Amino acid sequence: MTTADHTAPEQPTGRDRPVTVAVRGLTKTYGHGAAEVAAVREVDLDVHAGEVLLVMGPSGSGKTTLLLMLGALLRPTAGSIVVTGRDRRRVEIATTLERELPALRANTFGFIFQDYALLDALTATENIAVAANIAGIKGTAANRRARALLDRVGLAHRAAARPSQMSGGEQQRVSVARALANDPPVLLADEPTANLDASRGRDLSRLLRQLADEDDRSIVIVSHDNRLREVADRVLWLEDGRFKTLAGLVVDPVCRMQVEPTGPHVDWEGRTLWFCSEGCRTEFTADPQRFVAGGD
Ligand SMILES: Nc1ncnc2c1ncn2[C@@H]1O[C@H](COP(=O)(O)OP(=O)(O)OP(=O)(O)O)[C@@H](O)[C@H]1O
Repeated sequence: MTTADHTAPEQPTGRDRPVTVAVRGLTKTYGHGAAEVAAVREVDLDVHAGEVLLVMGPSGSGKTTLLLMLGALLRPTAGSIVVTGRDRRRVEIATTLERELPALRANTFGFIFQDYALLDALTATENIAVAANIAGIKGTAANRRARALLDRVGLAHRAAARPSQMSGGEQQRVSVARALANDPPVLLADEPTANLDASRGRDLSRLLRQLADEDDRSIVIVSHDNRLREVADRVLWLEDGRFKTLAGLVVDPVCRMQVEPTGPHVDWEGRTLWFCSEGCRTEFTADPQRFVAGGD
């Protein structure tokens, strides 16, 4: 496989928009001495307005660590992250004082999590209104905004439902609406489709694409889910805390992850199929037709 240095490989995005997030030399090291783990290593990255960027990579490659640093939820060990707000003001996150971080997050980022992270004591509207309150929108204006956002994600009719009364797809749409409460220039999503079935996962992917297009919002998604490729302008592959080029990678037919053609494999009907792990290989050999016929 072709390996690159720590710089995100430049792939054409078809977009010539301003840079919203500029990352340089971003590094995160956990622990010390023998327990030291270099989770993200000197990463450079530009994310453009209106761009959907998908970061993929094996488990433990640093995806969540990168996303947490981008969203000012985790301090980098080194490097810089400059975010341009809706008012065109540029803020360096890595050096922002701790006491200023909550306001920075509230004005700049919307977060979408794999497990939705909704409060079950509250209705869909109230979950979003609370986020609007944090962003400085109070009283009836917060409720109005919440209802408008529910409408936007196609859930106006579920305004009074609690999360436990909703499907996973509906809950994730509420969490997307909540992430929009502060009208952030940047949405950050950690495995947003992981708990959704195929069709709901696709619906959510398309919704994210639409939100990037209509509002000129930057969306950074970290995921293992190949369905998200359909809506991404760029796909970057993170491995051992660094971006690598995708050239030379192949798709594991079981988990659909991109893998190097160097590990577990089988020869099947005249071709070699590669897997991310022995587990995927075993699953494949037990029932090859299940994976080769009708795959995504
Ligand atoms: N709080 C922590 N303390 C120590 N090591 C950590 C911590 N968080 C993550 N790591 C380590 O940093 C590396 C990157 O972890 P990270 O969670 O960012 O990877 P990931 O690509 O998101 O993995 P996954 O796809 O499994 O979620 C891993 O080796 C992990 O064990």
